[in-house]
Amino acid sequence: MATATQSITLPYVQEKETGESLEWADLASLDLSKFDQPGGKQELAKELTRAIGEVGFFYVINHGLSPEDIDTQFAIGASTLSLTDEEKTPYRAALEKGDYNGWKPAGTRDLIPGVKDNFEIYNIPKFNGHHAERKHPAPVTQHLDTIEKFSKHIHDHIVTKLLVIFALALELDDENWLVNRHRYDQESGDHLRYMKYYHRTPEENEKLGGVWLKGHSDMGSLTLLFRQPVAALQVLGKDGSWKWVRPQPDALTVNIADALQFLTSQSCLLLSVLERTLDDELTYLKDGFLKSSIHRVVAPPKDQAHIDRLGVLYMVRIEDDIDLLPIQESPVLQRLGLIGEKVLGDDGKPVKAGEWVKQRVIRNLGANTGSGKGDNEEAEVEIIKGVKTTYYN
Ligand SMILES: O=C(O)CCC(=O)C(=O)O
Ligand SMILES: [Fe+2]
Repeated sequence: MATATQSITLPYVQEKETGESLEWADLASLDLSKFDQPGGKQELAKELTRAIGEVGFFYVINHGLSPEDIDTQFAIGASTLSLTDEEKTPYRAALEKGDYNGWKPAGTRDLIPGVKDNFEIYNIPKFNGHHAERKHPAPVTQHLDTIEKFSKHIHDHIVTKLLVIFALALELDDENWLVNRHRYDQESGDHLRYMKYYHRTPEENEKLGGVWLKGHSDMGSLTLLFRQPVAALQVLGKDGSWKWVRPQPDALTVNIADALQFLTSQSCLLLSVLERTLDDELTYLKDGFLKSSIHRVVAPPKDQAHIDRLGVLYMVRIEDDIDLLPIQESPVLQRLGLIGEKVLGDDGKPVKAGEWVKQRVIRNLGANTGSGKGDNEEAEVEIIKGVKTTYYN
């Protein structure tokens, strides 16, 4: 049994991939080794533009993190989450106040009446000096330097490049437009996440229709998923069908999240996502140039059904103080007619990135809203100032 003084076990042994043939999503791969070559980032921007026309998920290869770097994070995550609930309780996240850093226990939410969620999380905020006082359980404290190095590599060498590629895809004169709004030393909800889904009984899976985390969009700018051999993640395609996201051992899986959609769409998230499944190219474009991808987590295939599924993720968030309004300077958005109307809340003011994240944490991760329904039965939830978010079956 784990104890508070336990360290980590290396090498970390990853689960075996599924042998079942599933309907996998066909996703583009961006090769970051091209970034510094002449014309490389422009080429990547073209590839990204093609990729996002399909679905808001893509792979990133040659990201500069070795399999050992990533496995070390899995090992720290495994040790942290296998501490007893009693040991983790002092680090519980203040979800009810909209703070997502620290520990989210499993079972904080009803999925349907009588069946609770089965995932727990440990979130570690970015190392920008604002969170230096935060206490962590032993496996995190003992490896904090390694975690800091990992987090900073992600920001400096992966996120920064991706944000330049996005700015070029938006044809912005200033290729650092997005980088300058995602500064590491500023306040934003960027964090590294260890996440574990406990396997469920066939009876529970049947009650839930196999859905462990209902179709949703993420709150920030981008979500990075590290090596995940256990199939369970699915993405909603333009045609309204769910496809499995194939775990790639050497690639990061990246998805676009709410803030980038707010910055590149005319209509607010609710209006836009309702149209999401219409097979109409124009509607799809109006929906936003960058679409916050809709994805869900379902019970893994039979040969992986017994596994407690551990994940390592990095959530990229725009600075808290940024207004979530379409980027006026983008020629692409101008051509697509996506900058005309500003999305304002009920009070006539734009929604700020930090408020959006905070209210989504309170409403989506704190206690259930009190409608008496479980998360799997909610179709939409108002987040802030009349702006809502939608959930998908
Ligand atoms: O576990 C996964 O693969 C995805 C998790 C997810 O969608 C989330 O935490 O928002
Ligand atoms: Fe998600």
